[in-house]
Amino acid sequence: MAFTDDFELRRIHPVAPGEAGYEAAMTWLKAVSYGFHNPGRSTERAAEAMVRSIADRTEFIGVYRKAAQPGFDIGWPVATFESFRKDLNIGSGRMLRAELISAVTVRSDHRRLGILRAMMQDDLRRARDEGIAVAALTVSEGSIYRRFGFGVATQERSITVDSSKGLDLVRQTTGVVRNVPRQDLFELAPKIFAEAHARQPGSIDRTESYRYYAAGKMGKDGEDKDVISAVHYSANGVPDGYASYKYSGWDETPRRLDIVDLVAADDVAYLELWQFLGSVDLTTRIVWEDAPLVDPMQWALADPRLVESTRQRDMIWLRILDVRRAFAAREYQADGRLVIEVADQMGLAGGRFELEVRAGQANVTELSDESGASTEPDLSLDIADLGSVYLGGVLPSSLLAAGRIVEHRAGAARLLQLMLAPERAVHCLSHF
Ligand SMILES: CC(=O)SCCNC(=O)CCNC(=O)[C@H](O)C(C)(C)COP(=O)(O)OP(=O)(O)OC[C@H]1O[C@@H](n2cnc3c(N)ncnc32)[C@H](O)[C@@H]1OP(=O)(O)O
Repeated sequence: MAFTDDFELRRIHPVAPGEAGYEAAMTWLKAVSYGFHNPGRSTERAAEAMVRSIADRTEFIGVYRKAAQPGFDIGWPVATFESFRKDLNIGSGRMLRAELISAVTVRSDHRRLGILRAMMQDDLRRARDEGIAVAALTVSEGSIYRRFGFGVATQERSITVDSSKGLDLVRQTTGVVRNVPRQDLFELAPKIFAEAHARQPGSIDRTESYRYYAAGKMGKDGEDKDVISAVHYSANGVPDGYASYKYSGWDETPRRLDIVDLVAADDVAYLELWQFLGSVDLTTRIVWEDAPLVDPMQWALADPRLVESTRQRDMIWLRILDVRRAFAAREYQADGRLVIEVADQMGLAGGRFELEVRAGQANVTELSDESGASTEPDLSLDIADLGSVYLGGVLPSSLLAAGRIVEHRAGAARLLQLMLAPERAVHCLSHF
């Protein structure tokens, strides 16, 4: 059974109640939960998700059966996929619009018919044709998305910090942290995040859902009354960081603070928030599931072994859709010239490219078949690996050692590495 014979792909827009298409969009939202093996999403929760999707300008993509079948509701999509566009910080404060993909599900009774491939092909091609130079996603399984040209570009880890004796950090305290009503973060969190996003290479602008998490509005039944919030104020009294967290409960051993969200507009606010979390009574551990791999907090501690790293994993997978645009947009830390041969199984962005960097700015030229043939490449790699090294979070030397980058001129991978070096450790603060 081929995808094209039996199914059709439709794009649906999230809309407000009463508007045309509301029922179809609600059904789509419930189908996403069903696809993630959670069939019980209530109408109320789906309606809340709709409000957030409207704010994020998300497009819902559904695959539907063309003909009715016994025991099957033809109004239900057999597969879901969503995409929306937000800015990716590509270093030096520069932003690049990215196609973000999420909510990918194919019903268990329709799997391995090429439905994911059809949705992915349609969306990536459309984004590329509309001038979007990169796409990004986070994955449920590591073995699926490389075939579509995505490579791991940022990583994260879970940490458990031993706060039984407080946290002894190098910095002198200059600001102050105050507990605030969690609802205050609904307005404040996006403002502080915007500042953090502007200075963090690898950061992707956040979906609406984060302000709901930070303000304790994403509990199973709506409100999450266990969320406790604190805001950092600078020496001038300006709010420049926040932490939302939950208490594990008296019966847990050891008693923990579980971080829901932690964002700071600058390094001082970040460290002082940690110092505050470490000072909270009746707790001896702080757990953060979404911690950066390279964390200034750990370097600021008198004893770095207080941080136990429990799970390191891939986070953002990046897919270059337009090599010329993506590489012209970046700033570079070293000058030089490289000819790069890029393979792309999907036929979206491959080719031979000349990257010439002077004074940190690149001139990127796609070499035509005629001119390319006479210009030998310095490096060859797959589009997925180009996505991995693009932000500077994965070193070309690692991919050279892994056999994923092939060097035709000695030192070419090292030059690419110097060119792409980020100004601070690459990290993405936002899942989607
Ligand atoms: C970005 C996100 O949203 S991540 C969340 C992903 N969703 C889930 O994990 C929910 C549960 N799983 C599913 O819904 C489905 O099984 C999906 C979406 C993972 C795959 O959908 P399908 O329609 O079965 O995939 P499709 O038939 O198009 O397969 C495309 C290719 O991926 C491969 N593939 C699909 N699923 C997997 C897998 N779990 N592991 C390894 N390879 C896979 C197929 O073999 C095929 O390879 P090929 O084209 O190179 O021969």
